[in-house]
Amino acid sequence: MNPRKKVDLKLIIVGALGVGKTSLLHQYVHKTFFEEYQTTLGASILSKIIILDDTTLKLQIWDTGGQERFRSMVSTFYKGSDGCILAFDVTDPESFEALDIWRDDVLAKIVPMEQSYPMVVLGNKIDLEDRKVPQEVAHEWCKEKDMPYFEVSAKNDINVVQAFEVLASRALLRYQGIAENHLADSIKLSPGQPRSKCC
Ligand SMILES: Nc1nc2c(ncn2[C@@H]2O[C@H](COP(=O)(O)OP(=O)(O)OP(=O)(O)O)[C@@H](O)[C@H]2O)c(=O)[nH]1
Ligand SMILES: [Mg+2]
Repeated sequence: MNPRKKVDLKLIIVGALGVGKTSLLHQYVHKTFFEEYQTTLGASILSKIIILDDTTLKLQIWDTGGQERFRSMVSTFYKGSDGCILAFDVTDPESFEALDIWRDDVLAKIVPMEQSYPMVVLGNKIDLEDRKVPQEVAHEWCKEKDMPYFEVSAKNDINVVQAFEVLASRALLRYQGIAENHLADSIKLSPGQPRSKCC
């Protein structure tokens, strides 16, 4: 029997105040949605186990509060993450415009700063009538930055699973690439040259 491989991945979700980060996470992990707004103080973590191909993934997803006063504190949680969701609210143009800053902030904390760090963008609350960020504008911005874009609703559970799982599969690919590089490096470092015998 070939037991499945197990991989732990740390994912983070960031974005402006009230865009629906916590709601997206609760919809994904618990299949629940709450109308009342309770801002996230600092950060909290939810876990979910999923199976992708022949791998069991334990996702540890860090939900961060969008309040300015937590900004420098939550940015310390970005370190060591394997992927990131950038979230905005399609009815709130400022939350879309802020994505550049959120993205730069996350990339600055990823060591080494790399192009292949997986990020996906979620335009949330598409169930609401008063959309202000056109789909094409968001799409174009994501295309420029080479990030997948999903139009989602935490309330009506639209595209939520798809978005998280595209991020998880990209994070897994990157993780496997890093693991292979480590293996190749350790093979190079292991005794390639015959050692001179002593005594
Ligand atoms: N109509 C609608 N409302 C939503 C949706 N997602 C979230 N909300 C509402 O938006 C409000 C804010 O949602 P949260 O998930 O707390 O937002 P957040 O990004 O975690 O906010 P902070 O933790 O303060 O940064 C709540 O009242 C939610 O019920 C959605 O898809 N559609
Ligand atoms: Mg929150």
